[in-house]
Amino acid sequence: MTGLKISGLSAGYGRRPIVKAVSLPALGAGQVMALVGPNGAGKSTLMRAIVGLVPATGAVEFDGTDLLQLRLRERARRVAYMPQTLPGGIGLTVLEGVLTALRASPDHEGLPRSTDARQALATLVRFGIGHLASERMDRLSGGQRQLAALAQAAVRMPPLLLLDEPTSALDLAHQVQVMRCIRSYAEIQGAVVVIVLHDLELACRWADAIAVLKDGALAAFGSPEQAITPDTLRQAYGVEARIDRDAAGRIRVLVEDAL
Ligand SMILES: Nc1ncnc2c1ncn2[C@@H]1O[C@H](COP(=O)(O)OP(=O)(O)OP(=O)(O)O)[C@@H](O)[C@H]1O
Repeated sequence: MTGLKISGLSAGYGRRPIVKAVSLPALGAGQVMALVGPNGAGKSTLMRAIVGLVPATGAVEFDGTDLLQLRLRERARRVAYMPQTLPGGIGLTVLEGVLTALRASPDHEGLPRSTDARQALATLVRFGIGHLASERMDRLSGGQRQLAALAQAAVRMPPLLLLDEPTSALDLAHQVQVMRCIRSYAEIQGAVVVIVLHDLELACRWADAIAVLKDGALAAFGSPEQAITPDTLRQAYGVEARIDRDAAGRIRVLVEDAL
């Protein structure tokens, strides 16, 4: 099988289970899945489990290999993860930070290549921050730092890219730009991208599939139309909501009230 398939994934901290036997149908190469759900549902924990930062059981098959059975170094060849909480930044420039991420990847084997700087700069340009190449990471705004972190995760072009709330600090134009970049990244690289989002309209507009997590379990999964329904929103978020479409046919989520 090519792509990502999660079966019975459970993970937690110490004895406390957080992610509870989550199974997701296969996502094919080139697909983007949004992972949504209320605060504390376990979205970040699920991502951390896939990359090996939290102990996990079950199976996370990617291109036919169970990632959970791989050593971390082997896992890191296939998957890159952008965490929700970004490091404060050190005295590196944005370009140096992205270069460092590229050279730290297992595929790179620590041997700088003459094309590295070009690859790093191209990634910055792709995410619209080429002009920040020589800015210091620790002097960036919150949104700029988020874009730089995204470039750090994407620079080595992993076939599986996990992004934890990459748009939470971005203005409206950058949100759209980043989602467009992520879509084209998935399509051009034939990669699978999993992206945690709180903005359900953004998720509906840009994702092929949406998984809704509630209390560590899967509350809904499917196309945006299938996954984001008044019932799901009531069950997962405890809100009454209407789902409409605007003139362009995009899904609009109108929250009436909290239950
Ligand atoms: N390092 C940790 N040690 C112990 N418990 C943790 C740790 N990190 C998260 N948790 C707990 O796991 C649960 C799920 O947290 P997680 O960050 O996975 O949720 P989330 O769905 O990503 O939430 P949010 O939307 O608020 O970012 C929460 O109850 C949280 O308190």
